[in-house]
Amino acid sequence: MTLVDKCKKLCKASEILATMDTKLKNEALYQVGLSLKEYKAFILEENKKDVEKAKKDNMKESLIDRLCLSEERIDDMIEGIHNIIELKDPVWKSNELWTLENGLTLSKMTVPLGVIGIIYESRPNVTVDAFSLALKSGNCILLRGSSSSINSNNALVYAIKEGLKKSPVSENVIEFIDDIDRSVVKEMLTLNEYIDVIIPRGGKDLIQFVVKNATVPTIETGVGNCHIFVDETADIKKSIDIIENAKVQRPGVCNACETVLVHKKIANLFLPKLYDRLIERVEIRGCQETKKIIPVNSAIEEDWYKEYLDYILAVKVVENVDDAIFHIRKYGTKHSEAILTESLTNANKFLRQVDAAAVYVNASTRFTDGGQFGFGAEMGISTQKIHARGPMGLNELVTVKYTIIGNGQIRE
Ligand SMILES: NC(=O)C1=CN([C@@H]2O[C@H](COP(=O)(O)OP(=O)(O)OC[C@H]3O[C@@H](n4cnc5c(N)ncnc54)[C@H](OP(=O)(O)O)[C@@H]3O)[C@@H](O)[C@H]2O)C=CC1
Ligand SMILES: N[C@@H](CCC(=O)OP(=O)(O)O)C(=O)O
Repeated sequence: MTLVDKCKKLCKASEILATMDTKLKNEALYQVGLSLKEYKAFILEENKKDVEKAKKDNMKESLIDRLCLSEERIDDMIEGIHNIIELKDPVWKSNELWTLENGLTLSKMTVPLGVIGIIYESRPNVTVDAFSLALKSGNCILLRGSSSSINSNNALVYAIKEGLKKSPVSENVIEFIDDIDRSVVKEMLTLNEYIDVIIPRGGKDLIQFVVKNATVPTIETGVGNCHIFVDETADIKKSIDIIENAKVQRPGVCNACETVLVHKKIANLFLPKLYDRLIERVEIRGCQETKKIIPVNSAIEEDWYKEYLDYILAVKVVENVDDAIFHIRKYGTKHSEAILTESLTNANKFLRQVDAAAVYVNASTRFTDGGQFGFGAEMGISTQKIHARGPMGLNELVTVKYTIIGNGQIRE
């Protein structure tokens, strides 16, 4: 089937899905959950093929981890679906209703976007997350996952469609691009007649390619060069635990910490402890001041810009909170930033002055995630400054429609 044929099917299905009852959409999600359970062994088998190929192609360990599925990870996807079932339907809601002097009653209602296209990284859970969020928000979805997860995604889409066949929702609400040639991505970007919004979820090259070539409106996700600033009043034990989590728990993801900034007044006490905790697992690259305190490799200017997605951490000693904010402004990607402090004044300053989608006080940047925020899953993490910023859940997948009820009014 051609891409345009797939899109035509989605458009047709979206006319029905857009106004479907919540109960029916939830029933469909439930059936998809059951189907994923039923096809678990098949999905794992197909995933194994992708992982073996990735190993042969020398994919980085942290990225293989992102691609790998396990029984537990499939259970997590199913749990995500159940969480989405429990969430409020975002469609046909209004917080704004008003009446004009001429008697016209206006309301701003939420409606689905229509057909959403998503291009995403080698992370098979996105297939299920994106589909589930789209369905609950009344949207059809066109999926283009990475070529390196083609077998996993094909299997997941098969299981989703089998689930839909047993439900009140058409299996045509989801289509998958199984052609791994990147030229199809380019074609997708100009199908304005069929696709309402495209979400590119991935690295800088993908985003630039999409922004340059798309005529369909897009919501960009973004790279995460995330920082943690250890203030002079930081609780040392808490700080070491947080940094370890933000760096090591899953280093291949966009919300992992890449640079730690340390207040000069706490550096002598703090850095040796950080070193002891991380050095067996993490390569530390430090500024000149850091190197006077702990025996690490040198960080060069380039390091401050790097999103390593690996067991590497850059460390810099800074003058104070203002200096930390200055550094983040210069090198950050406006994704997730954290301050570790016991000072309310500095916490407030950081929260107000750091320009990012998610700004934390005394917590790990790893929480920037739709599931963790209570959205069930996420469509991606927007680093744009449009209505959708940060993890995109159900409420970010609707637009609005004004309804105007009159009784014969005409404009003079
Ligand atoms: N903010 C967020 O929500 C997220 C951010 N990210 C960021 O993404 C990066 C990691 O993703 P990465 O593994 O590099 O994924 P990529 O950006 O390499 O790939 C993502 C998808 O885009 C496709 N693609 C990439 N470049 C092009 C291009 N020039 N033309 C057409 N298609 C293209 C890929 O296809 P194929 O693989 O088949 O070539 C894949 O399907 C990190 O920087 C991370 O921070 C990742 C996920 C979420
Ligand atoms: N929100 C996700 C991370 C976002 C994401 O998918 O990023 P990436 O692993 O870079 O593809 C999580 O916390 O696992």
